[in-house]
This record gives sequence, C-alpha cells and structure tokens, in this order.
Amino acid sequence: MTEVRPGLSRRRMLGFSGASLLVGAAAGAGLDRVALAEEDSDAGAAVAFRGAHQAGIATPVQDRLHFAAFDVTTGDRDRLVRMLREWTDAAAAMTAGEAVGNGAVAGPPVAPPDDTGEALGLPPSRLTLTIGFGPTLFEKDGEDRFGLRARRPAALADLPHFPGDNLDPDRSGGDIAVQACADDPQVAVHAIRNLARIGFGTVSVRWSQLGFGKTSSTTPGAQTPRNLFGFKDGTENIGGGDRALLDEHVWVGAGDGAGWMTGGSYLVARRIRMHIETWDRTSLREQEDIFGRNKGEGAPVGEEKERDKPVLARMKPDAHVRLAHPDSNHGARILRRGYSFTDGSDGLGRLEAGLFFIAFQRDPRKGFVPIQQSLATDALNEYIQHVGSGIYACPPGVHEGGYWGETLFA
Ligand SMILES: C=CC1=C(C)c2cc3[nH]c(cc4nc(cc5[nH]c(cc1n2)c(C)c5CCC(=O)O)C(CCC(=O)O)=C4C)c(C)c3C=C
Ligand SMILES: [Fe+2]
Repeated sequence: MTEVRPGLSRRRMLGFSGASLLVGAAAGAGLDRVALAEEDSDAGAAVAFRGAHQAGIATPVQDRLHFAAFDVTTGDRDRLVRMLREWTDAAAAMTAGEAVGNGAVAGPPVAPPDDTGEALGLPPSRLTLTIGFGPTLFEKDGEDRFGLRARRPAALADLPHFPGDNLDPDRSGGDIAVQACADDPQVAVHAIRNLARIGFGTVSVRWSQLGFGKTSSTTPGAQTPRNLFGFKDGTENIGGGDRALLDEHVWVGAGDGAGWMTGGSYLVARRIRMHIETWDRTSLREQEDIFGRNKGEGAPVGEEKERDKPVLARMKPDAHVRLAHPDSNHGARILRRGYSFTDGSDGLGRLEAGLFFIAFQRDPRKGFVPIQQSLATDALNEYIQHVGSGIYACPPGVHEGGYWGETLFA
C-alpha cells in the first residue's frame, strides 16, 4: 500500500484531491495494482509503489520516459545501502504525488530544499520508478567492490556483440538504472533529478535518455501506439493482465537460481537510431514488406485486422515480424515497453531520432538474445542502428518497511 509521507505534500499544499488515497483504498479492498491502473483512465492518478513486483513492468505504459543509468562512485557498501533506503522513501513519496522529504519550501531557509520543486502542484501522473542493477555492480574491472560477486545471477550475463552494433560506451552500461515513466514529462524528469540529487557523492549519472510516445502497450484493449516509422508497434506484446504469460516469460521464478531475484525481471535497453530520412524515401509496399504488416490497420500480410493471426509463411523471409515471432525463436517472448526519442538534429541536418527499446524478461539468454540474433537478417536493419545498450537485474517489489535491493544486500 502507498506510504503516506509526513511533510508538505505537493498536492496537499495546493488542495489537490488524494489520488494516492484511491490506491490505498483499492489495495485495502484487495484490487491489484494492474487492475486499478487499467480501470483508472485518469492520467493523473497514482500507481502503487509497493507490491510483489516492481511497478513499471506489467503496469500500463505511460506516455513519457526518463531513463537514467548511474555509476556508483563510492566503494562503501553501507553508504550505498543507505542511499538505496533514501531513494526508496523518495520514490514512494514521488509516485504518490508527494514531495521528497520536507518538500520544496517548508524546510529551513538556510539549507537547500529536500525537493527541487518543479513538480509542485502536479498530480502523480501515474509515475512509476523501476530500479535495476547492472553487471558492473557485481564486478567491475575484476574488482568485487561491494562483496556482491557471488550473488550475480547467471541470467545477468553481458550481452554478446550483435551484427551491426555500433555501441557508444558513454550511452551504455551503468551500475544501477532507474526507469521513470509518467504521463507528464516534468514528473518523470523531476523524479530522476531528485534521485540524482539524493545520490550525490554515492552515485553519478552515467547517461540518460528521454522518451516520448510509447511504442508498446501492456493493455491489449487500448489503441496500439505508432513508432516513428509510422507503424503500429506493440500489437503482439505480453499483456499486463496475462498472469500465465507473465509467470512464464517475465517474472523470475523461485527455481531460476539467484533466489534474491524471485519475483523480479531482467531489463534490456537498446538505444536504436532510426534513419528517418531514408525510410521516408522508401515506397509504402517496401515499408510494409519490411515489417510483414500493413501500415494503416497493422494487419499481418494477407489479413484484414490488426489482431488477426499472422501467417508467417506469407511474409518475406527477412520480414521483421516473421523473424521476431515466437514461432521463429523456439517460443521466446519478451515484454516490450519502449519509447520514441528525438534529440534534435545531427550535424548533417538529419533527425537524431529513434526507438529507446526496453524489454523485460525472465532470462535474457532465452528472451532478448535469441530474438536479436534471429534479427541479424532483418530487412529493417538497413534503416536502423543499435547505438546504446544496457542489461539490468530488476529485483522484486518493495514491501512495507523494505527498500530497493533489500533481497540482494540482505
Ligand atoms: C530483439 C527484439 C526486438 C528489437 C530490437 C526490435 C526493434 C524494432 N521493432 C520495430 C517495430 C516493430 N516491431 C514489431 C514486432 C515485434 N518486434 C519484436 C522484437 C524486437 N523489435 C517482437 C518480439 C515483435 C512481435 C513479433 C510477433 O510476435 O508478432 C512490430 C509489429 C507490431 C507488433 O507486434 O508490435 C513493429 C512495427 C522497430 C521500428 C524497431 C527498431 C527501431
Ligand atoms: Fe520490433
């Protein structure tokens, strides 16, 4: 259930109605977080922070993203744990629409405020904060900085090199990642900024990425969003309410090894540049052949409706959907949760744009890796390039009184 924080709430201060109370009441009534958020079409509502699984994985996808990867700058394990406790309190407050600590204006005038203030007066905006731990937290340059080496899950293996990869190390990796999703970009940015501020002296931001326009959904009944190539993206995704598929492909099971990850999931992030100008000079027929679906409706080749069952044999052998489909990958499935991005233009007048691809899975060695290997012959590769990468172990959800990563550091 959502924690009620002391101090000056950004909503209480402005007389805002208590969306977080709705979450609390619903949790008390036994409704689960996904069902609540799905029913609640109010983009300003709160998503419960605590639960068996972290929010931001199976919960409905919000409109905006701020993803940040941090490097830990201390070698002091206790200090790191202290920061994770402080982050947890701040995350619980911000996701409930509350200010961090004693707020932006209620603290002593001689000290910097606990909260940076730019979200004052804004509703919770369905903010979710999801944490993950990168391979380098467990071992970096042969060094076991925090005594965690033996706790590294086998599933948190470094990703192999894939054909066509052109990865920028300054936009890859990181000891800790936080995915902030919200319906208001200011709320997502505020959340990452406050975590970075709290972490000063313990962590520093290695790289971050803003995203707009979700390119996948976890609510199959909702309208499928479109990516920057103009195609519906996320049609065949794992639904947030599909418990059987989530248990099979997304949540780490008790028998999977690394018991501290039970109920957690692995996040793979890929910054994928999309060559928009080249794509825009490509014929409609060619574009549709590349995906194996039509552009208007999103129907598979030879079918009429988006949700019609695809017949892979009707698609070109190098069609994206044919190669990514579970039937071409021994049943491998992932939960996609990516966002479009544009970071202005590059020096050649081309849009610096693409897809910030995010996928959650029970084991990347059986999810993202084989699918991406199968995409080696994808016709889409002429129009895209992977330029950033990260893999992170996202622990299970936080219970009352617990903190982010408690099962790992216990
Ligand atoms: C390794 C995983 C994947 C990467 C990387 C990836 C990149 C990528 N995808 C699109 C656009 C579309 N993808 C679609 C389907 C689809 N893609 C993946 C995986 C990766 N995509 C999967 C598993 C699937 C579902 C396949 C299936 O079961 O049918 C679609 C079709 C609509 C849909 O189902 O979502 C589009 C469109 C882009 C533009 C891109 C890189 C920039
Ligand atoms: Fe795809």
